[in-house]
Amino acid sequence: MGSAFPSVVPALAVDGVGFAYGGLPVLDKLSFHVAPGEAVALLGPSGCGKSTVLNLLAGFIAPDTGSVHVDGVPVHGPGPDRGMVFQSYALFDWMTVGENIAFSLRCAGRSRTEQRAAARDMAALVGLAGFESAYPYQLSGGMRQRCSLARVLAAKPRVMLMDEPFAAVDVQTREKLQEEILRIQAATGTTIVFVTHSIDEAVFVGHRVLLFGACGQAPRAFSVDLPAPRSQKRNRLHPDFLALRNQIYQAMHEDA
Ligand SMILES: Nc1ncnc2c1ncn2[C@@H]1O[C@H](COP(=O)(O)OP(=O)(O)OP(=O)(O)O)[C@@H](O)[C@H]1O
Repeated sequence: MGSAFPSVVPALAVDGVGFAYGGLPVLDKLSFHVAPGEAVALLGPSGCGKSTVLNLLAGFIAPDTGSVHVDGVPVHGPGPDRGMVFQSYALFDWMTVGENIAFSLRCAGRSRTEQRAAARDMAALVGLAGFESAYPYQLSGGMRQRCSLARVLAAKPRVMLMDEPFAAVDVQTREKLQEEILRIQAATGTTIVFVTHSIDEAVFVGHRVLLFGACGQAPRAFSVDLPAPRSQKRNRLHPDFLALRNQIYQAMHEDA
């Protein structure tokens, strides 16, 4: 799937997955693959199971039926190959930006020099250079989310699982962060699965959009063929962007 990506062992493979919370079925025979370095946006109405899919990929929950693989290896729980970015910033308030970013290296017993180098490099990558000694309360919402991103990136995950990561920031910051995530992805080659309620965000960030409908229905896939590198200025009003946005909008409302 995803024509821009050659067919290799998928970074993520969801095959025939069924999942229910107690008696409530949420996913039924769900299958999709994500290629290495691909960004896939999961879009759909509240309660259709998007976060559940992320939690299955993260290994926080296990499927009732079917399987989930990362790089061809079955998922049996969380692992350092997958990093999760949440809507809430999930930073340690008592640690500096640098300490937050380097937390995974500290847990892994890496030297202070390595921790400092990772903090410096990742802070620079997300546009927080010079803020390594600041505390989270001294940052804006957008900066805190950059710090969360840097903390996940410092662990060098193969896959980033992002659950509405920019929902809590203002529109301008959100658009900037969308560009940032694409820039970071191009620099690191990280595979991304990104949950959002926004069609524009899904089309701007995703190489592919999976549109979920009612619980248990197979999602519809839309390829996004926008010229790279994408930028808000160039792409937002591009006829291809608007056409795809309208196509997904209509599909969403056919389902409703
Ligand atoms: N821990 C849980 N226990 C029981 N039911 C749950 C649990 N988590 C989610 N659900 C239910 O599973 C369904 C799918 O939830 P999920 O959070 O995956 O949807 P979503 O598409 O991510 O929704 P939203 O866009 O609102 O975040 C919903 O009906 C929800 O109420």
